[in-house]
Amino acid sequence: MGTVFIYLVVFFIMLFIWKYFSKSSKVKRLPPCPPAKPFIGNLLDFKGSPHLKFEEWTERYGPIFTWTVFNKRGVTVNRADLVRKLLTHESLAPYTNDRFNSFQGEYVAWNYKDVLFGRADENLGRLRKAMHKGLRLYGDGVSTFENTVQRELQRVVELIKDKDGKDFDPRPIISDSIGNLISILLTGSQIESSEESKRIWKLSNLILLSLRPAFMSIMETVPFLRYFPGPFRNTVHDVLTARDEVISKYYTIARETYEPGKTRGYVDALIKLQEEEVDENGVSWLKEEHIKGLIVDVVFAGLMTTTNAILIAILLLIHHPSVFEKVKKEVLDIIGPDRPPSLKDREEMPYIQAVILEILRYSAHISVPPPHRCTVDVEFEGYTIPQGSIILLNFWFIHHDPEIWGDPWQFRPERFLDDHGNLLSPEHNLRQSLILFGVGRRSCVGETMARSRMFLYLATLIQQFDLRLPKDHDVVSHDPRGYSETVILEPPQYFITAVPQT
Ligand code: HEM
Repeated sequence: MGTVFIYLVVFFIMLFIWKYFSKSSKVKRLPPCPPAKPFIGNLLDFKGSPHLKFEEWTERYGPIFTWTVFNKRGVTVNRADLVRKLLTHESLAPYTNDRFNSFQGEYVAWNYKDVLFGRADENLGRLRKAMHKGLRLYGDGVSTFENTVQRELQRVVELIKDKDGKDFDPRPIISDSIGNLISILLTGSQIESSEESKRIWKLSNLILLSLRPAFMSIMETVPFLRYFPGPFRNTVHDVLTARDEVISKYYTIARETYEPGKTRGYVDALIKLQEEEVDENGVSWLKEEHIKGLIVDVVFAGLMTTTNAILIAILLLIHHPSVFEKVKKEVLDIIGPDRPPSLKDREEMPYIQAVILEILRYSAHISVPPPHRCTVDVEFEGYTIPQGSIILLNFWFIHHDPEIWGDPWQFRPERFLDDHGNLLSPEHNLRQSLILFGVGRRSCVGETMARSRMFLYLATLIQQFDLRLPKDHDVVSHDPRGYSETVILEPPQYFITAVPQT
C-alpha cells in the first residue's frame, strides 16, 4: 500500500513537470515527430529495440526527427553527413557534445568524473588525453600491447585446439580472453579466477541494461525513484555493488602496491600522471575519483564492444566461406602459417582491413551510441533543436542506409576495395559514410585499441584454423536484425567447428 501511494505521488509530480515544460516550450520549428501519448510521450514505443524503432521512424520522418519521453525531448539524426556537421562544425560543436544528466554519470562515475558519461567541461580534454596516455598505444606501448595480445592468443589457440574439431560455442573463450586482456591492461596481471571474469562482465552487463532509453529518461525525470522499493532502486543498488567490487580489485590493490617508476598497467600510468600533473601547490587536477571513473570506462567500453565484434566476425565468416577463403589466402601469403600476426602486417593486407570494416558496418553493433546533449537552442537544417534535448545518433540506419550502401544487408567486404584490390582511401565517399567510432570531440578513445585487437584476433584465428558451420548444432543466422535488444548488439548463442591448420 505504502509503495502504491509513493508511486501515485511520483505520478502526479511527473504530470506537473510535464505540464510545466509543455507550456514553457517556445521553440520555433521542431523536426517531425511521431505521434506521442499525453504525459508519457513515446515511452511505449521504446519497449523493443530502440534502433529498430528508429529505423522505422527514419523511413517515415526522414533524416532528423524528434520524440519525447515524459518531459524529455530527444532528437535522432540518421545521416552520416548530418552527424558530422552537427558534432564537428565549429558553430555547432561547442553546444552538441555534452553528455546528458544521467544516473550512470552521477552515481556510477562519481559525479561525471569519467570520459564516457562525463560532461563537456574543462576537464574533458585532459581526461581524454589521460585515457590515451594510460592505454599507451603509441611508441613502445604498441609492441607491449602486441606481445600481450599475441601471448593471450596462443592460449586461445590451444583452448580451441582442445575442442578436437568438435562443435563449440566460441563466446566463453572469446569473452574470457578479452576480459583477461582488460585485466592485464589495467594492472599487468592476468585474471586469476572465473569469479574475477564474472565480476567485470556483471558490471558491464548492468551498465548496459541501465542504458536503455526508457530507463534513462525515467531516471532523469524522477531521480528520486531510486530511493523507493522497486526495479529502479534494485538496479541502482546492483550497479553500484558491481562497480565497487571492480574498483576494489583493480584500483585499491594497485594503489596499495604502487611503486614510483614502475608502470605495470593503465592504473599505474594514471597514478603516475596524477603525481606529475600538479599545480604550484602540489595538487593534481586528476583526482582519485577520475582514475576510478576511467577504470569503469575501460571495463565497460573495452569489454563488450570488442568481444561482440569478434563474435560477430566469426559468425559472419562461417556463413561466408568464399570471404573466409580469400582472407585466409591473404593471411597465409603475407604472414605465413607459423609466425604470429603483427600490427605492421596490416599495411600489406587490404582485404582483411575491408573485412573488418564490413563486419562493423554490417552489424552496426553500437547501434545507438551514448547520447549527446544540446546545451543551447541550436538551429540545424531548418529546425530548432531545443536546449537540453538528448541527441541520439542512429548508427544502425546510417550504416544500413540503402541510398548510401545500395545492398546494405549483403555482407560484401569488396565494397571497401577499389578495382585494384586496394582499400578505399579514408576520404572516399563510402569511408566518409562509415562513422563507426563517432566523430569529433566525443569520438571513441579506444578506436586504435579496438581495431588492433580485432585485427590480431581475426588474423590469428584465420591463420590457425578453418572456421566452419557446426556439424551437430542448428545453424544460427548472422543477420544483425535478430541480435539482442540492447544498445550494444550481441549475436545469439551459436556453435562453430574449428579445424586446426595442418
Ligand atoms: C569495436 C569496438 C568499438 C566501437 C565500434 C566503439 C564505438 C564508439 C562510439 C560510437 C562512441 C561514441 C561516440 C559519440 O558519442 O559521439 C564511443 C565512445 C567511447 N569509446 Fe568506444 N568503441 C569501441 C571500443 C572501445 C574500446 C576498446 C574502448 C576503451 C578501451 C572504448 C572507449 C570509449 C570511450 C571512453 C568513449 C567515450 C568518449 C567520449 O565520450 O568522449 N571504446 N565508442
